[in-house]
Amino acid sequence: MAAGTALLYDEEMTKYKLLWVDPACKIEVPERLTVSHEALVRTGLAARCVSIAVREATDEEILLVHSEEYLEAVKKTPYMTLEDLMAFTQQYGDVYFHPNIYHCAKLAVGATLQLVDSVMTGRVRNGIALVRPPGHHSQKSAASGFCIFNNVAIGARYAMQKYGAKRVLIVDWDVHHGQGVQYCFEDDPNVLYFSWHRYEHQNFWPNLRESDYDSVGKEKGAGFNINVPWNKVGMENSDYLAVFFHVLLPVAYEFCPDLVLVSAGFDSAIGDPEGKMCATPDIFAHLTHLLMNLAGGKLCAVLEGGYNLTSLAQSVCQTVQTLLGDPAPLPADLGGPCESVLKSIHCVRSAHKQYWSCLKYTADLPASELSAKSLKVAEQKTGNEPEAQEQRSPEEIVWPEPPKRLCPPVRTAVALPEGVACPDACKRCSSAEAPSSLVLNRIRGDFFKESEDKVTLTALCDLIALLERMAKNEVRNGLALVQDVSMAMVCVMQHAPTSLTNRVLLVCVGDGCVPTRITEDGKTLLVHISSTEAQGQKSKHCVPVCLRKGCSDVAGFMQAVLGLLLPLGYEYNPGLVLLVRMPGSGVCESVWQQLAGLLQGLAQGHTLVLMQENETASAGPTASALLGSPAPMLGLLGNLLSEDLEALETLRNTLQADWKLLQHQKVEEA
Ligand SMILES: COCC(O)(O)CCCCCNCCCN
Ligand SMILES: [Zn+2]
Repeated sequence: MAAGTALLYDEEMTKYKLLWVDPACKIEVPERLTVSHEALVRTGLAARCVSIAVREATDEEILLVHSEEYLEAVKKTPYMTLEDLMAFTQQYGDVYFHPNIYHCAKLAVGATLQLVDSVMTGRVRNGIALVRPPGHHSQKSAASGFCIFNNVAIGARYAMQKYGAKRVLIVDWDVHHGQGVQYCFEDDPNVLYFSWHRYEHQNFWPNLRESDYDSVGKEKGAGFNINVPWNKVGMENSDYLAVFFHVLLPVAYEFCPDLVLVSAGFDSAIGDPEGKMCATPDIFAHLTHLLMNLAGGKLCAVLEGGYNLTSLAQSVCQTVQTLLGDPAPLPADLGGPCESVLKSIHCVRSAHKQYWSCLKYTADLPASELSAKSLKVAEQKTGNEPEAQEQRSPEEIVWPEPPKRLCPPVRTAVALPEGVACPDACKRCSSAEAPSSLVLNRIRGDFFKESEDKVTLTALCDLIALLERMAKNEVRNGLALVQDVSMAMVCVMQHAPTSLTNRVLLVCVGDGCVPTRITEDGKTLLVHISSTEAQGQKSKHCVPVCLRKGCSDVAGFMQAVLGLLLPLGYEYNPGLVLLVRMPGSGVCESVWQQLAGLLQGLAQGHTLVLMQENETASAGPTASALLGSPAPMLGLLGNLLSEDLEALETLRNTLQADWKLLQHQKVEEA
């Protein structure tokens, strides 16, 4: 299993800049690279990465995307006078040339390809290339938007040609539309391009009609181009996560890529003069985490934009720290997507429902939205005051430093019955440090009136001891094989430190009943995925999900996780995630590992897995997920059972009144 995070950076790429006056280009400065790299060095993150040398791309590699005449023309720029450079630049938009930019553009492509090499060969698991000039706007025969060669598009073609990658996912979280990437792959079903971007109904650069949600790809590529337009500024963390949960992740898992490339532009962060958004740098920790179980963890992030030097550096650090496997920060006080984003999500899902089975049950667009004209007029007429921040200059906008993300010394502790081997790299939590006799007596009092079952009592004490170490941040997460998961659940809720259990996300997988006193204590959000219709009452904090084929239904299970469990979990923001595998759940191992991986984005990674002690075969795979190994790829997901999908849709529509992050479409008012 590949491990390690690559970091590619070379100060040579800082050695070009704007040589004349051009207001459109002055934000693209060399300091963008130096502040990013210096922040990684200062925080100690750079030292934890595997430094990979950059190189120049060859002509052949550049020609994977660009035309010969364009390459030949760019080759002449190093020898041009200032006047010639300005004249040469005139033919393109919002970009500038410099005698050294061709050299740097070859290094940016070369760095990207070195990153792809190191990930595809397994030398590292994932990585980031800090490059300039950026790439996602450049086209076959044109420079555009500070871009000379399309780094990520060349990287995708290179991965398919050299390594036989079948399906490449490109996630472009830069605040601008990477039209260059869209043009490159719009007829290619092997490259799924996803981009969100400031659009404002075509009023924002590059002002293209084809950047809207209805550009879904062409011919064989139909369905493989996803555009999410931001028609307002001031988008927040909730907006970004809503798009991940209700658009990108369901489709990405259905696509099942061999490689994930991220066009990592950080002008979508707060303080950026281009984006004018309000999402905070720590959101990139979550966006990165949510992509890290795709493609067996093979993720290459390539820098695109980002012009506020403070939020850029913070966002780069948040991204790298997550690539390195550190716990994500708490997703603090999330709400739901704003009205404008709800429309965009609904429009995108509607445009793509014919291509992706996970979107099949998207409600039709309300009539009001169908006539886009009225939509535009409506939005412009209301012309809600541009976000307050627009009045302030980008420099005046302030936001809190991202919270420190401490890494507990022990990643995974296990409480196992005698005779069960401790999985590699895990730390056994023995009852030697048994909890205080007070707790011991309370447990005994709770569960063992008369016949004291020494073995079970010891096992429960191990469990509580593990949780006490988790509460002290000595341990990040844990696995316990117990005799009776229901008893263990109750014991955890009753006796674990309240710092963990004052808000517990309880995820139960498989048939079986969950002790009602757990769901009535008001400290728990229960999501129970099983094959049986809910007997108990559905409530805001008790969410039964029924899969007719049971938990062995990979496609249905993943859609329930991505489109329901995760949004609930992020909005609930628990202090502990209690993941319980009910006896005979039938859940398949790799789906179980995906779930255990994805849930670690919550509660600063404080996940406790409870399983029946006879499931020793699953102890290894579960431990590897808890240790941060990427879950195996699920393969092409089978067809989703319509009735399950419909039931899921109904459940979300019912719950969205209480859980705003479930919102994903305007359900026509009855
Ligand atoms: C891959 O390039 C990264 C990028 O997407 O950030 C480039 C943005 C070009 C923005 C061009 N208009 C600037 C207008 C100045 N007010
Ligand atoms: Zn950008």
